[in-house]
This record gives sequence, C-alpha cells and structure tokens, in this order.
Amino acid sequence: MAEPPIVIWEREVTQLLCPADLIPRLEDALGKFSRRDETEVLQPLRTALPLQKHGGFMGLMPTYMEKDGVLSTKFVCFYKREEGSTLPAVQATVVLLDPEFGNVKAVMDGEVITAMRTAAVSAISAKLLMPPQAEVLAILGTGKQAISHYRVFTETFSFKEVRVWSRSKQGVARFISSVGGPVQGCSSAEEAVRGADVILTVTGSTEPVLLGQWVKAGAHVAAVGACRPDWRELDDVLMKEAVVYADSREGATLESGDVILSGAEVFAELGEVINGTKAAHREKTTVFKSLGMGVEDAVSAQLVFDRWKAKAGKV
Ligand SMILES: NC(=O)C1=CN([C@@H]2O[C@H](COP(=O)(O)OP(=O)(O)OC[C@H]3O[C@@H](n4cnc5c(N)ncnc54)[C@H](O)[C@@H]3O)[C@@H](O)[C@H]2O)C=CC1
Ligand SMILES: O=C(O)C1=NCCCC1
Repeated sequence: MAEPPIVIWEREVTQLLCPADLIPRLEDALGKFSRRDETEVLQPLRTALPLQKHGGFMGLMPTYMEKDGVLSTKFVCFYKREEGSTLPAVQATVVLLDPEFGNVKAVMDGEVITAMRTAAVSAISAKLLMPPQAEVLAILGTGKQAISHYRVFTETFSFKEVRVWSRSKQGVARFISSVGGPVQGCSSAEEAVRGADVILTVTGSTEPVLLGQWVKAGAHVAAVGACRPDWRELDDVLMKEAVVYADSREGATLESGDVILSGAEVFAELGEVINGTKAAHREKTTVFKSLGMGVEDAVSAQLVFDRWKAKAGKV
C-alpha cells in the first residue's frame, strides 16, 4: 500500500515558489514542449467541461514528462464573473502522481501555482519579445493575475513606470494598496497603454479591452485572459498588425477567440524561439497569446514537491 498523499496548501506553496527559480524551469519546459518529443512532454489539449448553470468551465490538464519522471494533472474551474462579484474567477488543484505505480504523491493548492507560473511565462515572453530598453509597463485588469504579474515583472525587469487600469475605480485602488510598490492608476485603458512598451491584458473580459490603434509600434503585448474560442481581449487591428506568438499553437488555434475570430496566424510558439527554430521579432509589434499549459503546472508542482521534501528532511 502506498503512503497517503501529502497536502501542500496555499501558504506553503507561496513560501516554496519564487519567480527566479521558476523562470528557468519554465523556459526548459516550453522548449521541451515545442520539440514534440513525446518522451519529453506528453500533454493533450485540455478538456474543458462546461458548467452551464454557473457560467464556467472545468479544465482538466494532464501532463507526463517521461524522461523527468513527472506525472501530474490540474483541475481548474474558471468562470465569467459579473462586475461586483466577490466569487473567485479561477480555482485550481494540482495532483502529482508516481508514474511507475500510479499513486498520488501530493495534492497541492493550484491557485498560487496558476498565478505564479502564468506570470512567469508572460515574463519569459517579454524577455524574448519586448523592445530593447523597455521603460513603461501597462497592466489592464487588477485581479489575481494582475497582482502576480506585477510581482514577477517588477522582480524580473526594471521598468521606469508601471501603470494599471481596471473597469472599476475600486479595483485600481485595491490593486495599488495590495502591491505596495510604485504604480500609477489610470482612468481608461487607452490612457494606461498609450506609449507603453509592454502591455499585459489580465482581465476576465469577453470583448476587446485593448485596441490596436492605441498600441505603440514595436510594443509587446502578453494577453492572458480570453481563453475560450468566443472570448476576446484584443481587437482585430492589433491581432492582424502584430506578430503573434503562443504557448501552444494547437491551444491557440482551438481555444483563443483572439486568434480564431481575427483569423490571425500564430507565427511561433515561445518554445520554438527558446529552441532557436523561430525568430524573436523584437523590432515589430508582438502579441504573446497565453492559454496556459499542463506542463507549466507539472514543473511548478515538481519544484514545490522537491522543496517541501527538502524542508521536511525527506531527501
Ligand atoms: N493564460 C493562462 O494561463 C491563464 C489565464 N487566466 C485568465 O486570466 C484572466 C484573469 O484571471 P484572474 O486574475 O484570476 O481573475 P480575477 O477575477 O481575479 O481578475 C479579473 C480582472 O478582470 C477585470 N474584468 C473582468 N471583466 C472585465 C471586462 N468586461 N472588462 C474589463 N475588465 C474586466 C476584473 O475587474 C478584474 O480586475 C481570466 O480571464 C482567466 O480566465 C487565468 C489563469 C491562467
Ligand atoms: O492554464 C490555466 O490554468 C487556465 N487557463 C485559462 C483559464 C483559466 C485557467
């Protein structure tokens, strides 16, 4: 009989994960994913089960990394929330298994993992694609992802100015007090993004919140929300003008409304740029369409597990 699984919850996951350790592991994972070698990464497109009555979806995100001996799955429920709702938009749990025996080794809070790994992947896109000497960062949205992106981007880069916009003034005020660092609140999305070198869209919107006509030529956009085929954050002008990158080409062409409804082509996966098989067009306007991948959760969960064992004296 296998040992019962250990449970690692939010506070401990927060203590065990930091962007500086996560970023190189995620770069390695994205590169492996894009090589499409099934002994490195086996990751089907996520199953998204509609929760019609509640306006949401349950995503199931299994991943097997045979060479690294990592087997995991994430259960993530995500919802379209109305303005003023106090319910969370995303809730997640990551399960880590032993690939040889099939037993569950650990059950982890997946919200911190989702927040941190998504922001770390956006930071990787910016490292590869933002213009040299980028000075101004704009964030559209003030929820969980906005906060994790603020943390990861301010720890990884040195922007001279960070701006934030949300659909509600209270959202902006809450964001400013919770990040506790330098940030300027803006009263419109246009005001936030005009002249910005890097723009992060981290909203629950299903309609475009960022218009191409506001975006400076050569800027980099990391688009994190709108992860359903009929949801948008970016307009057609931006999607058609920009060179579009994605975490997974298959994910982007099947799940992203911004890609599907604009008819834009995905030029490359981030992993292809990391592997040197596709170019990083820093000189052009670029969009990184993030959908989120199981392999990102797998390496993050393995890192948490290894750190937990080391702390508990189990290695
Ligand atoms: N690409 C990826 O890997 C991941 C994507 N997501 C997506 O990222 C987005 C943000 O997630 P969280 O920060 O966890 O959600 P959250 O609920 O904590 O924050 C959402 C933010 O978007 C704003 N918003 C919602 N509807 C809007 C609208 N119509 N117009 C303008 N702003 C609007 C809210 O006011 C809030 O500031 C969601 O779409 C979520 O599904 C979440 C996790 C991973
Ligand atoms: O990768 C994830 O995790 C998610 N992606 C899109 C929607 C919410 C969660």
